[in-house]
Amino acid sequence: MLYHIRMDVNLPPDLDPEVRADLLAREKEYSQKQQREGRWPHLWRVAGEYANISVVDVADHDELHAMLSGLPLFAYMDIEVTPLAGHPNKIAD
Ligand SMILES: O=C(O)CC1=CCC(=O)O1
Repeated sequence: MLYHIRMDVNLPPDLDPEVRADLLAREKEYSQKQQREGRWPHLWRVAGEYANISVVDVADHDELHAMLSGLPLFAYMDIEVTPLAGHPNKIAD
């Protein structure tokens, strides 16, 4: 199943720099593993914002929740999920 996801990152400005650097390094490692394994085919920065637009490809809502809640930045993000269904007018790939 495909999901369109928007993640807005809200790191506290006074967060300890070492904690911040560790979080960001672990976020990168985690998301790149998901990408390499085919679950995260699109990851885009929203221009001018500390936010991303993603498309993820997972089996179901439970796998989606496990994937999102495993993000090291999960506690610091507002996440909006839109499930995607096939469009009848889409031409075949
Ligand atoms: O958009 C961000 O910086 C947060 C994030 C989610 C996955 C990732 O690699 O970074």
